[in-house]
Amino acid sequence: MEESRCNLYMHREALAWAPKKKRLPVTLVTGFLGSGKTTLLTHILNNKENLKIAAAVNDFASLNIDGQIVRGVVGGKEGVVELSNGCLCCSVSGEFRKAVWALLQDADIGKIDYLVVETSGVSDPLQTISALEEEYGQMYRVRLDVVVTVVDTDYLSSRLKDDSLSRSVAADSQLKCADVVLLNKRDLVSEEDLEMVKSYLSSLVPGVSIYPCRYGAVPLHWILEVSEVPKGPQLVSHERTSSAYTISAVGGVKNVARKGRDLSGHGKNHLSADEFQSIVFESSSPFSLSLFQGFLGNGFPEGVARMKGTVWFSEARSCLYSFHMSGRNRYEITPQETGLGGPPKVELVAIGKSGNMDRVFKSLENCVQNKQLPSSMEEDVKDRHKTVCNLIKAHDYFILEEEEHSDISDFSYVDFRVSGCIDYGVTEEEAKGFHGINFDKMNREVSLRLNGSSETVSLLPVLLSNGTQVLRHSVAKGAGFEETWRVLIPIAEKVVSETFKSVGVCKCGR
Ligand SMILES: Nc1nc2c(ncn2[C@@H]2O[C@H](COP(=O)(O)OP(=O)(O)OP(=O)(O)O)[C@@H](O)[C@H]2O)c(=O)[nH]1
Repeated sequence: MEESRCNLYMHREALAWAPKKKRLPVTLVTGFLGSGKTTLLTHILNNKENLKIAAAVNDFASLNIDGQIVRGVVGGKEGVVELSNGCLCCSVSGEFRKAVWALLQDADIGKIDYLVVETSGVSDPLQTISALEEEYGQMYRVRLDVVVTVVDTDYLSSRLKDDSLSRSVAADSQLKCADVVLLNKRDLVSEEDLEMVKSYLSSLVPGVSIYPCRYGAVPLHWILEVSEVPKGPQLVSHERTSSAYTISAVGGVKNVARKGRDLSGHGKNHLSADEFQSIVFESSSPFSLSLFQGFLGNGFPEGVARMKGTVWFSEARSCLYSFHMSGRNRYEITPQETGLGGPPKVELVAIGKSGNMDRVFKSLENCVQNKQLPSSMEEDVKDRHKTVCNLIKAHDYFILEEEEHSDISDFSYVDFRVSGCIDYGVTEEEAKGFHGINFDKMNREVSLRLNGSSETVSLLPVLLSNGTQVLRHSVAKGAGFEETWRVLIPIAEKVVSETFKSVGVCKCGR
């Protein structure tokens, strides 16, 4: 005890005499599971201009999906620290200190000048904030400038109206620690709900800066302690200046309100209070699309707060998909741009209430395609295929994309796309040529909105070998085509009318 005190004393003395080095500014990004923290970090890294930003990414699960995404954005491991399998505030706090210490050495040689730390969605940020504000040890040259809390505005507004939606100890603390709150997913809420959330937050966290946004797209000087360098007069030069931002020399402007807030009583036992647990599911065999669509539909298990990772389907073997479930059971299924790098696989993290997660693992195991269709079922499958095709053909908005069916597995799904041309009285060539309609983009938008509709239905966007963007759905009983179809019609109509704005009046008079 005496010896450690003496060391601390000597350490402080050494610091007092050492030449002053620059302190590394830090923004801490926190927010509940799936609120959009990694999306914000991606936005920061894609728009950092002259700033040399390092990112530390904490994931509660042993597989760091967010770290993988961020590495993809920066094109490697340089400047990315991954802290997995626990919370920054608890089990990985030692690792975090070491990582920050190593980054300080990089800062000294000018390799980085700002650090953005993303906590896991179940972290209570208070202990991390205290660590980043320590004035001794491995953190003494760090300067915590801003705590940004990202909020899933859709989920919070629903929770404020519906007590049965779960409330988390960590999420409450994340809000109370904030200097800046980003009301993300602005696109999913009405003006009234947005105002309700704003007034709730203003009374919960007085003085906090609140900014609504979509996909974390905010100017960096709102969330980092930087100023924009005024651009030169447009008429003289339209070239970009080499510096877009300057880093504040002293910091401390954006966290004034937080510093005056009483944060005592937070940061304790948040994991046992919230009872969260994570599982990692991996498979080198693909999922069956019908079983996965069934799982997302009727079979989606209770108590899952978040799922994310990579999925791969036997009905679309040439592509890997990123999968997210966040907020009020909103899904995102998007093709991965990098394509099939290594051997294809399914790799998913699920986070939810402890007690439920074994069942989730079992359900995912059941989605793996490991059985051949018995030949006695072949006629049934062909009948279902025909029924679903007739449903699609009967609707003017859609075009069935029938490919050659070489074996029975090709009858297990349908490919179709939204067109809308018949209603607007134009051919696809006219729509493309004269009106600039991009059908592929329109169909991707339809799948994005349907999957994100919180209606537990799903469509797989598939790019056919002839370059046509289609929507794929299983026809198997239990995969829920009829339910998807019901949700799809109004979404398709809306997207078509938005896309065809320039074409003029629809034949139906709308
Ligand atoms: N509709 C909509 N979706 C969004 C928005 N921002 C993010 N998302 C989606 O929300 C899901 C979760 O986003 P992430 O950025 O991974 O969330 P996160 O907070 O990092 O998640 P965890 O680290 O697991 O807690 C993804 O499917 C995003 O594409 C938004 O503004 N609007």
